[in-house]
Amino acid sequence: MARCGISLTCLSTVFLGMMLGLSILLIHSMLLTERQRLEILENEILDQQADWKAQWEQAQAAQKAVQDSQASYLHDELEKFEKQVESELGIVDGAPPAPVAAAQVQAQPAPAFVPELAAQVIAQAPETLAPMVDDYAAAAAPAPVFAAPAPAFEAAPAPVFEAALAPAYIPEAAPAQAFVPEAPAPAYVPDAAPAAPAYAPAAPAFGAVPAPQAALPYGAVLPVGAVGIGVDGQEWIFIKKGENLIKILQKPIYQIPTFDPAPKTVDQIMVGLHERIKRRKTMPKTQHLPSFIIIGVKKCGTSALSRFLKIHPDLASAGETFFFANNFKDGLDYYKSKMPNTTDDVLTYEKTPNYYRLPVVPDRVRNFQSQISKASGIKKEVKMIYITCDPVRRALSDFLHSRTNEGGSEPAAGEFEAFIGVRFSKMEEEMATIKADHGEEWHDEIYNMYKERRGWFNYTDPISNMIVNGAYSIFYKRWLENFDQRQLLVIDGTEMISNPGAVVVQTQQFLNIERIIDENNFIFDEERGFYCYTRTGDETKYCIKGQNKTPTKTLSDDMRVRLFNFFEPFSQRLASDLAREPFNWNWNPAL
Ligand SMILES: Nc1ncnc2c1ncn2[C@@H]1O[C@H](COP(=O)(O)OS(=O)(=O)O)[C@@H](OP(=O)(O)O)[C@H]1O
Repeated sequence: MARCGISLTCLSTVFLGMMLGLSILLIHSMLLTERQRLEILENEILDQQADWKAQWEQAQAAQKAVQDSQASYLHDELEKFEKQVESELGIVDGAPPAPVAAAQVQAQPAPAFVPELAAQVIAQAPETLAPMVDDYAAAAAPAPVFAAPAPAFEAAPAPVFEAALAPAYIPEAAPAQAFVPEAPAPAYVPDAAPAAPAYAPAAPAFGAVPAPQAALPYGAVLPVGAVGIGVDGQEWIFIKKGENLIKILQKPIYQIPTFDPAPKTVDQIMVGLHERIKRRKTMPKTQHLPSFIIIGVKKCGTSALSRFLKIHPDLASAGETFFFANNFKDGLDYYKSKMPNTTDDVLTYEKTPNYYRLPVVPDRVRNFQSQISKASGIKKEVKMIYITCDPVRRALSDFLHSRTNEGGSEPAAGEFEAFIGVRFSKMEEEMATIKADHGEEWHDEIYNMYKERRGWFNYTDPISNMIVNGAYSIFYKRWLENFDQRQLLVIDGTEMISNPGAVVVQTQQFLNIERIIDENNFIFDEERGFYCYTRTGDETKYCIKGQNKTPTKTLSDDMRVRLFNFFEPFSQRLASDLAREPFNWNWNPAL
């Protein structure tokens, strides 16, 4: 020992041993500190979540109380306002208006005339009221709104509904900050939430439940440095920081609300509408490129949704443009020329039901997004609405629609089965072969067929086309490759039939606009078999006028089951990609 004590080698060994021990201690303590830090962070997140949940529950209770008392009040208030507008226009209780002396008209201040409101009033009795209002416009002081042909008149909603749109919701209003595409989606950035302005009071009128689509799918990777929370179904929760999974919890956790939990009262809504009307009277109107697009699916209720949204004062529809499908090469000026004239604070949208399935369209929309971002110097995010529905019903509806649209009479029972029969049998066989050859990868193989426009997707065969259009997961994948999931809202179109109010509420939430239309605004029409729009507290129905009466749907049991089996794997795949419950698509015309 004594000799070892003086040996240099021994000294070095002892020293190195000590250093190693110290290093281990140091690393251990660093790891402990890091673990504590992560635990603190996680607890903070959980606390914050609990707070949000409590706020959300409070908001829900308050909202319910307000809603219970507001329906009739809202109706009265809106009627009062209508009367005020009518009196400004010289219209008394819907009776043909008394002639207005030119001198009197001249004397009136120009802003008293609101062309958009006038359009709504005219829509109720176009023949008697339009000439009078035209006279008034001609006699009025040269208010700028009349300098050019007032677009609001062209856009009068008469063709949309059998009756005029409810004046209550008419106008043309929208809070300037209603749509903030460039804002980061707060749902994905929980650690930024406590202080983020996105949570400051300013959001939708009624606290809304965060859409499940906004949740991150299991396995999502967040940008380095971000902390996120995702739900897979109802139970699996994970929290990630950068690339590192911190913890997987197995208890429900509430997603961060992206709304102001304080609900607005009817008075606040009314004041908001009045203010918008006034403000917009002084604002110039121009054409704006769309902020969101209804991309399909054909025959899943795209028209109904588009028309219901058109009632919202903060939205303006350009109808169907087919721009990204047919006219992309004509450029953005052409696209803009298809848009309605609106003030800056209104969101424009268009719907083209076949966008969803054309492989070139997502890429073009992304290109469009880059162009508008570049032009404005701000990162813009276009939003897309994808309405899916029972694919069996959809295929039949597509067939019936094309038949009656081609001027044919309503097809007899069995015609659909005969039309698709041979080709569909072949598709069933091909599907079985793909599954046998590719196993778990069957979806990828069909996706490749789609990207390369092979087989069912070469779009020269109308039968496979009609069927494969219901393979929604294939098309959705393409959109997801081009856009962040938060930019896409997937709606179950069968709900457009059973509960359109819920769908419109969900859509307003997705668009981050005030919740003005809800379940109270829909009333079932037995004869049509569809819900129609109605004003709050009113029984009048405003139904959607179809181009054709919906033909009767009949389908043999055998074909129904075969089609269901063909579509079901795609439907399940879509549900799993969206981290939601399976779709309840088991339509049966006999029930
Ligand atoms: N409220 C309401 N009123 C009328 N129609 C409604 C409504 N909600 C959903 N639907 C369903 O919409 C189907 C037509 O879908 P689209 O508008 O997407 O068709 S199209 O692609 O624009 O031709 C249409 O299909 P058919 O039933 O075959 O006519 C309806 O099922």
